[in-house]
Amino acid sequence: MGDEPVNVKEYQELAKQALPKMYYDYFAGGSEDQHTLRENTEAFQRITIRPRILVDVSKIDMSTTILGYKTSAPIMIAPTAMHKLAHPEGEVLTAKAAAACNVIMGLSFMSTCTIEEVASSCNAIRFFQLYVYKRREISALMVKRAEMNGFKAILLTVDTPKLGRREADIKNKMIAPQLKNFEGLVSTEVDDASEITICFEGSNLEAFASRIFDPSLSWKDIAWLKSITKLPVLIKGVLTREDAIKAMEVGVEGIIVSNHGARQLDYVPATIAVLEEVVAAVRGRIPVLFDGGIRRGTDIFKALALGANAVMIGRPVVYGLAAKGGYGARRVIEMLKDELELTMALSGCPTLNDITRNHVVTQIDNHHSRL
Ligand SMILES: Cc1cc2nc3c(=O)[nH]c(=O)nc-3n(C[C@H](O)[C@H](O)[C@H](O)COP(=O)(O)O)c2cc1C
Ligand SMILES: CC(C)CC(=O)C(=O)O
Repeated sequence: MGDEPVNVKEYQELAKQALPKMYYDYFAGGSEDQHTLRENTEAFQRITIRPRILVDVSKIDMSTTILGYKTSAPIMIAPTAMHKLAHPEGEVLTAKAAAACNVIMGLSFMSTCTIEEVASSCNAIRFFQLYVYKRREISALMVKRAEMNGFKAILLTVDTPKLGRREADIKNKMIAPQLKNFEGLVSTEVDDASEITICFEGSNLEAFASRIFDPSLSWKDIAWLKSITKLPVLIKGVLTREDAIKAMEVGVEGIIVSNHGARQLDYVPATIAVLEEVVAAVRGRIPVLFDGGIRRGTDIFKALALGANAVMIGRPVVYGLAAKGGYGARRVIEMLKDELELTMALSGCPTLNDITRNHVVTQIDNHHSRL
């Protein structure tokens, strides 16, 4: 048991050893200079915690609800694509890990297991992430399939009109497998030589996205999406107060502060640096979820203190899956839960409601206190 990883970073190391370089780089990488990728984790390190003492912390309660669904902790699995590149059983194992931990799973539109396979594998509560294709009827069909298979919400990703420039994938000539959800509808492989020539400089994924994704998607299309589903719609990829306000105006049921794990536009701020701006604009009217750079329970605590209702975890779950299959995915979530529980105990917060803005100090606070 000596080699049992004790934190997310060690799972990442194991994943790196376990995976072919092309796949590890795809999972771990960000776009262009990877400035935002570094910032997503480093910005957490610049926030400190103000613990309160002599509070009875003999019982810690991390349980909460997200859109009314019970969860053991304010932690969700973020939708990440193509889990079979991490483990042969793919998203089915991830869903089982979510069920075992009693947390909600976000399933990527670009999953390698089908919607039906994931739904029938276990009783995890699942939300479905949506990309909008130029052929809208394909996206509409996936929404229907998700709805029929008991998914509880749609997470509409809005930061990807085109794929960010991921230079490792370009160098590795990253290849995506055919995705079973789209069999007979869309080829997810680069399927003719002319396309390879046209997209010679890009990765296969970039070629795919530019052929298939609809870059004309805009605010007016939220009404279209709401007209084809009864499920609540959350917008994933909000980074400004302006867009948070617009999102509420068009009637979405929730906002996800996300920069896509720093894989889209480089030089956007770390998500933890803009969370408060969005939370202030939303003023509690709809839930605000958060993702990007969470590697420790203390990071989750900081996001909650700055106003997130819950957080989503992306890469760490994939690292767990790649390193040790379903057990690894489960352990990653459990470790983060355990770390959050300990953080709450050591900072005098027996419940999530006890975590307040006064429990953290950000760089902005430091700046103001010097004035
Ligand atoms: C390998 C990988 C694949 C991803 N695929 C998707 C996807 O298919 N749809 C989506 O909305 N977001 C996708 N994301 C973004 C995640 O949902 C999430 O925003 C991000 O991973 C959070 O940052 P973290 O990895 O630092 O936790 C992906 C991220 C990674 C790392
Ligand atoms: C296949 C990609 C479009 C999935 C994705 O969102 C990502 O790799 O970040």
